[in-house]
Amino acid sequence: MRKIEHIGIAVKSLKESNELFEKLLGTPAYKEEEVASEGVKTSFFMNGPNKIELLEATNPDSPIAKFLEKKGEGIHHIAFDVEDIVVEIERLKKEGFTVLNEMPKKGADNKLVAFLHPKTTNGVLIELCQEIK
Ligand SMILES: CC[C@@H](C(=O)O)C(=O)SCCNC(=O)CCNC(=O)[C@H](O)C(C)(C)COP(=O)(O)OP(=O)(O)OC[C@H]1O[C@@H](n2cnc3c(N)ncnc32)[C@H](O)[C@@H]1OP(=O)(O)O
Ligand SMILES: [Co+2]
Repeated sequence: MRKIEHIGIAVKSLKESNELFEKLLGTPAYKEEEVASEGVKTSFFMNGPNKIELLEATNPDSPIAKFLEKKGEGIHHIAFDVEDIVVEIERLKKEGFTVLNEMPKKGADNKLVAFLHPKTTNGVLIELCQEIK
């Protein structure tokens, strides 16, 4: 785990939250991207060296739709940058964490991603991200 890659925030409306975060941070989203496999539309903001990902659900089965229903808007996950996601998945499995997808999948912003179940990480959904080179 090299650094926090981004913080994911579940929002009801990407349009409204883009406006809010643009006002908050004083800079617009640098990118919007839909990831159909996750049922999300995302936008990304930089704040100094830090990245924020806003996520809106695109269908009722999306993890974001379920999260909004249960918990409402707010921090949904913390993503960590890793050099080799396959090595990191194996290391974390040996440490006893539950990896939700052992096969890394294509995420947003040019990343391969994998998730750890929040039940094994003190109630916080953890994402691993490896940049696709
Ligand atoms: C855009 C792509 C990518 C990127 O490049 O950055 C993303 O960020 S995609 C983000 C969206 N995708 C995911 O979240 C994928 C991983 N998540 C999952 O597989 C599921 O959401 C889950 C974590 C396995 C939960 O799914 P499920 O069991 O079907 O949902 P429930 O609603 O029944 O929840 C069970 C249990 O887990 C708690 N929960 C759910 N989500 C979170 C969360 N984000 N943080 C903390 N806890 C969470 C939920 O509250 C339930 O708890 P109990 O009620 O106590 O049982
Ligand atoms: Co994410």
